[in-house]
Amino acid sequence: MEKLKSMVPDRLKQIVADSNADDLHSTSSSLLHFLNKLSQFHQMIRDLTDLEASLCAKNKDAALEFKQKANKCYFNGDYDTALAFYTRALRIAPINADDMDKNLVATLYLNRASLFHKIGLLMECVRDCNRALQISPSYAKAWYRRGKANAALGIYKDAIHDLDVAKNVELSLGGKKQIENELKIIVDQYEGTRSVQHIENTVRNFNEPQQINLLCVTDPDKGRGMVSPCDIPQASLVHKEEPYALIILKSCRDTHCHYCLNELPKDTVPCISCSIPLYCSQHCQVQARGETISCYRTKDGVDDSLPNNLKEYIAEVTSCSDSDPDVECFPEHKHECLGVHWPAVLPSDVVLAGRILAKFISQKRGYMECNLLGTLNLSQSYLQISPEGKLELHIYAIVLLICLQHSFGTELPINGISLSQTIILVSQIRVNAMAVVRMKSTDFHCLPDQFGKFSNIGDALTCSVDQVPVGQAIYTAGSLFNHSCQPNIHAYFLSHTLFIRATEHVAAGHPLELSYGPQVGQWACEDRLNFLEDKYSFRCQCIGCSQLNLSDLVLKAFHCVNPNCNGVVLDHCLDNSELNKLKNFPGVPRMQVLDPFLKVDELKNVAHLALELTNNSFNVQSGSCLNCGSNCDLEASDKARRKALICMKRLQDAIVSKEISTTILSDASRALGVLRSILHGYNKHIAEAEDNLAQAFSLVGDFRSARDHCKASIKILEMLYGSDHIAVGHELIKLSTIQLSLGDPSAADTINRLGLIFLRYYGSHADFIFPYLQTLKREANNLTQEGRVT
Ligand SMILES: C[S@@+](CC[C@H](N)C(=O)[O-])C[C@H]1O[C@@H](n2cnc3c(N)ncnc32)[C@H](O)[C@@H]1O
Repeated sequence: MEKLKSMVPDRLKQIVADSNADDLHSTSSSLLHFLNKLSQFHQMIRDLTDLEASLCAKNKDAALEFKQKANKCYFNGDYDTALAFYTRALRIAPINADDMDKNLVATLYLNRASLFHKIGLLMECVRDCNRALQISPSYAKAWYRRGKANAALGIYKDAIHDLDVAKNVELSLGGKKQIENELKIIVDQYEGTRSVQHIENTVRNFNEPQQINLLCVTDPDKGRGMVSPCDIPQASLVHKEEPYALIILKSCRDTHCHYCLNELPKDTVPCISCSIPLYCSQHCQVQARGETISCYRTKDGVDDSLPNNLKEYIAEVTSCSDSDPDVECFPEHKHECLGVHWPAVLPSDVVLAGRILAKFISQKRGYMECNLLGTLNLSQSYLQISPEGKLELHIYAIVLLICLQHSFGTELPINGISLSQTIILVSQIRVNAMAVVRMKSTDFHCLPDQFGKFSNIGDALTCSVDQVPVGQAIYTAGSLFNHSCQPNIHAYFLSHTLFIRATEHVAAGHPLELSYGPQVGQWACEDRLNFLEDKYSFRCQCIGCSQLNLSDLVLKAFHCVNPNCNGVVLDHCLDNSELNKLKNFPGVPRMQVLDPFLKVDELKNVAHLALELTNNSFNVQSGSCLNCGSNCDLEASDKARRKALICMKRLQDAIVSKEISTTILSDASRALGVLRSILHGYNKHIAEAEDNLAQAFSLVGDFRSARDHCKASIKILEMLYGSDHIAVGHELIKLSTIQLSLGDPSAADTINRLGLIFLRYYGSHADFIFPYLQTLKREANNLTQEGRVT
């Protein structure tokens, strides 16, 4: 891309740089005309679309090689590597390639099933047997393996049927005899009445009704936005939507399902036509691709002479009723699996644009007649894009359309109209696409099982939860919600469904605004403004960025040098945003004492009242205390802060490597003392230092100190975010696990409190998204019971 950009003559670059949305027809045509003359451009297109050289074409020889390696590892007892090789082989094995006696894919599923059986993953084993049987219904070994796994699961009725079929379809006499012996043993064991189990991974249906019909209104500063015609109680579901189009992030291709974006199980299912996507189940495979593996059944049909009950059983096990009738089944990925690899190379917003275009064409609207942009009706900010960015957009649009033409031919013309629409579409995606996120709760292996205690308490503290982006999607109605750094709604995802919930009571007609990322309490105002301008090309006009609030004042502030004053001394970097906010206040202020023990709402009131009531004599500038006017030597304080933060960084590294020496710990404790003495009591650095020390003390087994530091960190977060904010909830998880480890009965209160916060943000889905909440509640309950007994 860089090379191509550099080859564009300056005159053409300038035309593109000066272009607005109405000129794109001619600028894109001129650029296409120029690029078409470049051999490098044609080489690049060939590389992106060449079937032979592509990364994602199926390859029988390579699959056989992986299969051999897998078999070798399996027999040597290296099961992890064997699993990885079987999965790689499955990913690239063409579905209709023969392998000795059966279809290669069916053989690979069976081999992987045997491996799962060996390592005790019985459900995975049965699911892989099902997949082998859907391709090859008379595959005796697959029936036999299924029967053994079902017997081990205690599903005897199915196990007997499985072995019965296996015996009937097995060709060799010796084999039949062996199966008959196994069957006898299982019949003896049979006591239950359980019948065919549908244990294919399925997507859970979250049917919480959405009761509110929102209205779209226009705001002079923010454009269109959403409001409710009626009051909305806290925690109500205000919006639910399936994506118009969605892609998985490149970093998650091997770890998350390419359709629902959930974490992949061990028995992943590959795409039938290409080697890129992995799915968590056949359900997702079908929804994404629109085909089932049973379309590729081998010709060796089921023996007609089998008894009817067995024929029915075979039909039941090998049927694919996986497609979800409630969800529109658009084969999202289909146009990408023709052996080309541009989707793996182009940036994700360009690939997402490709999916949207493909959806339009597949819906037979006829590209030329369709008003793609009008139908999506998304906002765009082409004018705000940098000259360099405009040139990139032009080139990407041209490359994307040429790549798509390999799948759609003349259905997708490449001309000024289609190019200008594609350029605007990508620019719309940049400001309207949502990052689909998942809660990362992998650390929770450290939580005790239902009978366990927090014996390894150091680990308990690693129970932190983070949001990780896994996909990018366009939600057409969802994109009408504006941003606020002090949001009143919260967005989250189950599978790829978007849910939006009110986190506070919202009055009728009041804007419903979510955070596009930054929030008050998390980042200083200036940083939030810069981020939103860089990423979404708008100057934030939310209440948090335009009106004074305590968090923004104190987040990066220094302590007043006067020991009797709790006033705020603003840092240099707050000059632009906070000083402007202060100066814009009518009747600039002498701020009253900011007592660190006041509640955050009271503090806000103090600040607001003080600003309105006092005279104009106050000198608002960085370095002088907003309360008493004393001057602070910012340079010296800044130097001391940097030194202390270097010590804290050492501690963080030690926490990651879990090697915490007493020197590092005592240096960090001293550094915290320095930070406390020079920074304002609610400065974010102190909260982070307290949190780091809590983790470190926990790792070395000093849980009392860990608890104190964790509580101190929570106290600051409450001031910065408000006491019911989800950021406080996440810190409460840590506190509760420390308290449980100490046998501290106040754990029950902490867990109740965090339960209420999670309910506010996730409603009825809280327990599903945070399954460990139940474990924590149970532990707290046990602790209370024990307390009563002793
Ligand atoms: C996802 S769209 C939201 C809907 C949009 N207002 C519309 O009319 O379609 C994002 C765009 O809305 C505007 N916007 C959203 N939040 C804003 C805010 N806090 N301040 C100013 N503009 C905002 C910006 O133009 C931004 O690029």
